[in-house]
Amino acid sequence: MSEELAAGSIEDREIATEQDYVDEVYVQLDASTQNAKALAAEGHQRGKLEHEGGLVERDAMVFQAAKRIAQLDAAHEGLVFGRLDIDPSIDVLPRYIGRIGVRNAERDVLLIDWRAPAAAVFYQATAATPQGVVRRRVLRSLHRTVIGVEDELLDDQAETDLPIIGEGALMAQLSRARDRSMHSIVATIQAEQDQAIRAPGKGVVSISGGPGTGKTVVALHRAAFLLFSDRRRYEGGGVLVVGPSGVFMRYIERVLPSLGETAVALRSLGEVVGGLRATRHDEPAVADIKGATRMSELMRRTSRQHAPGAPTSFRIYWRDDVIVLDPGVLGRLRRQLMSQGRRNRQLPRVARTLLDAMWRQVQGERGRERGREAFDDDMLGHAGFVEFASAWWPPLDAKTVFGWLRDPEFLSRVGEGVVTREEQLLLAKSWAAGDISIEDVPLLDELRYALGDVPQRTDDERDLDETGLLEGGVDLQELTTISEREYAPGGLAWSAPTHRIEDDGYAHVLIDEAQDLTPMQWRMVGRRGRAASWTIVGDPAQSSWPDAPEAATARAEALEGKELDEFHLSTNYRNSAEIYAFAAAYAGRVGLDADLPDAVRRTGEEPAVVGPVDDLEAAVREAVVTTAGRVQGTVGVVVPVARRSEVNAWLASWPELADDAAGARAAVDSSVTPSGEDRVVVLTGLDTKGLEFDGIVVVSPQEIEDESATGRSTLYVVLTRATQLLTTVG
Ligand SMILES: Nc1ncnc2c1ncn2[C@@H]1O[C@H](COP(=O)(O)OP(=O)(O)OP(=O)(O)O)[C@@H](O)[C@H]1O
Repeated sequence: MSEELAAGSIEDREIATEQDYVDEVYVQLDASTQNAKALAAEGHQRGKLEHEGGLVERDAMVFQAAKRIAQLDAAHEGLVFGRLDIDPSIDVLPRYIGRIGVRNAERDVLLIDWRAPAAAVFYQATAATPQGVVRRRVLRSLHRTVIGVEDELLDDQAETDLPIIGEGALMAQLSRARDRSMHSIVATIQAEQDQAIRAPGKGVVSISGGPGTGKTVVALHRAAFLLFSDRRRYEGGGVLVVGPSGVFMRYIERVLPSLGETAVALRSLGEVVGGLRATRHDEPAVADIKGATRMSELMRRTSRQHAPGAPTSFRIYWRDDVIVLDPGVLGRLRRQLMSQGRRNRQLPRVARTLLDAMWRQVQGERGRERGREAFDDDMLGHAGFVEFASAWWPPLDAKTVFGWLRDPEFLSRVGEGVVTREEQLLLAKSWAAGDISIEDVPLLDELRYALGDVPQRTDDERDLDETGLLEGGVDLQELTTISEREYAPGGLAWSAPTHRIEDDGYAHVLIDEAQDLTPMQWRMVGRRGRAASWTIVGDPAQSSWPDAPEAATARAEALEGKELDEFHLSTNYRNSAEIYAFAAAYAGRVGLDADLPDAVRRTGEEPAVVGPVDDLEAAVREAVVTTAGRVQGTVGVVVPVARRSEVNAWLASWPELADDAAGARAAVDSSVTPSGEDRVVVLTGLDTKGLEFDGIVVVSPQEIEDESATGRSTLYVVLTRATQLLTTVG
């Protein structure tokens, strides 16, 4: 028999053995799913009993069952992925590691959850320190079928006849084609990554490292680990994951559900604030103004202004007196109320404050004799007064107040000393459109906090709030505590049922691409994690925010008082060694202080530099079509912002890409709404943050570099996005 055949048959035999075990685990998984479904059915049945207890019980049972079913469903794919063969003097039975823990009917452990302490050795054992592990095996599966195994012998001194098959799971995993989603790496987490994943959930865990070192994927596995290690705390309080863009959130959204975790709020920077959603960036000059700390002063001042259109004086006769609230008095009363706390919180005090000031003007004998109580009763029964009070101090929401800034005269008044005339013009122009940008969201949040929520009326307040100001058409949403946030079965996120400030706090906040947060964005996320533990992921060399020291100060304020635990990742798993050497040389040439990881995978393909070219379209077409023909997975065509529509139009007109035989379709405007199937997409440099593609074609790199103050960092990011092929055309 030839050696190859013999090797083949050993592998087949090993796969068959693993299949038997995997089948047994799936039998148990199916049984658990059936149990959960029965529980849900029973819960619904109880809900039919017509008493309140039945409904509460139903909700609890159905909630738990739905959660369990979602977890079991999510764990289906690649459920069993690891096997450890331990030194026989320690353990004669192999240990299997999986996405979730599974026991058989006798309660024996069939599968260890990858996050359990007993599984840690699967990731931490190395040939230098095998920790009792003789062989580590990774099982590759398609649905329920084992299709391959990859082994590593960790202890070659051990007395063993275990066969060793495959070339190592990591390399096999890194070479596979990329699709539009990030995948979990549970089977191949490396030791330095595992340490960051399992770091205790206190203070701030900071994960740094150069491009492609797994910062994002590690942070997501860390979120899953935290949920597993303290489910009460993190599910109850909520985990917030913040990333740079909607495209990025869609790219990472499947990782946590595939690990059986759905109780996480995934938000792009434009969606962090409940009730707001922005997807558009401002142009760099405007974004730089809106991100700066001084904007918090602008918002504070704005929140304190007299509401435009509100009455500026009030006049009424009572008995023998003319009572006048002139602009000066009203200004003083406004400042007095403001000094007592947030604007909306003062609503119950407004009537009393006005009446106090008015009563001081009652001098006539008839009036003084009737007394204060009669005066109050008369005023509160007087439609003119009630109308005035409601209009003078209306309940305000952040969007309304933000709208005041559209008036250039208002802006120049509150902006004095904070923003220059030129900056005011830029801001006014950006706000004229009416819709909000990603950079506006932290400003609105600032206003929300300065204004405060409209208080819900308690009995005490009802007594005080004689004018009914609190009811002036305000939607008094139910106040719900964080722990009552609803679980959304099948959904991806926890959703806070209200948009109230009380619901903003999370138990854990995870910030990806943290180097790009502006000072104002740090303030916004900081409010969501005052009592939280944090995971912060970033690489300063990839930053697109020009004022690093100001952002560092804002970050320090957001995390004030929290202990810092730092982890550094040193291997680039994304780029081929050839592509990363090219990108690193660029970083060196343009003077970026880059953290340079080692790229471990060689492909023998050097990046191609095409140009200078006369016909840009023809050269780009050639590069895109060639790249799409040579890689199996995704292709990113990265363009300067100013050329996005132009290049989109080119792609749409090339028959090679429309032709299914070429296997590629162009996205019409992928940066906004990429469909899951588009294999070739057009993006700007900033859009590529955090993403990866099998092939990258960079159109006019020099223009990308020149486009903004941080263009060199952006181009460095772009050059580090490809796994297989990189071509620059310009
Ligand atoms: N241990 C691992 N096993 C398999 N694949 C891995 C491993 N670590 C990272 N990867 C893969 O490497 C790629 C890069 O990971 P990721 O995007 O998390 O890196 P990053 O450090 O956040 O990158 P960047 O800062 O450049 O955006 C991903 O495809 C990820 O799945």
